Amino acid sequence: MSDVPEGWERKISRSNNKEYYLNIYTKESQWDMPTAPAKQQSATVQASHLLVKHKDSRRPSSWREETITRTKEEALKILEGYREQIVSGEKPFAELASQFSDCSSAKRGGDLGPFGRGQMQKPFEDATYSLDVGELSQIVSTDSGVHIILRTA
Ligand SMILES: Cn1nc(-c2ccccc2)cc1C(=O)N[C@H](Cc1nc2ccccc2[nH]1)C(=O)O
Repeated sequence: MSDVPEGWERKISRSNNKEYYLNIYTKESQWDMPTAPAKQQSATVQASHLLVKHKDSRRPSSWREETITRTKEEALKILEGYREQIVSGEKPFAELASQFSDCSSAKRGGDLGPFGRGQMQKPFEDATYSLDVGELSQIVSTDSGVHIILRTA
């Protein structure tokens, strides 16, 4: 049986008994036989966020509030309060995000799913890629408003 390139493991899928290949570094899997050594860094990251919009946001409206009039300064104060509640362990991230985030991802506790470079606004992307998995960002500002980001993968 032909060997697999460095960093890959051949597995058998329990659902259809077919061979698949697992990247032992990133735990990502694929059906196709790899033709190169496994990448040691995943191309995508996953994160949840809590967004507080303000009157100068690109779209000053959300599922929570039809017309958002708070100033950026007020949004920052509000978000600092949420961040303190999370850091102190008083409230879980997902609870505050689902209740208060002005992003439609609030419905999933703020989870945005996996994304790669070039998909999100640059300040958000750079902040997420610089976090370790499980780390909570400082406040990040984008055209959408002000965010705190929890990297989850
Ligand atoms: C990028 N994105 N993903 C979702 C999403 C993901 C999963 C489930 C539901 C919605 C919503 C959005 C989105 O752009 N939402 C915007 C707000 C917003 N602006 C962002 C900028 C960067 C990252 C996330 C952001 N979310 C909105 O609702 O006005």
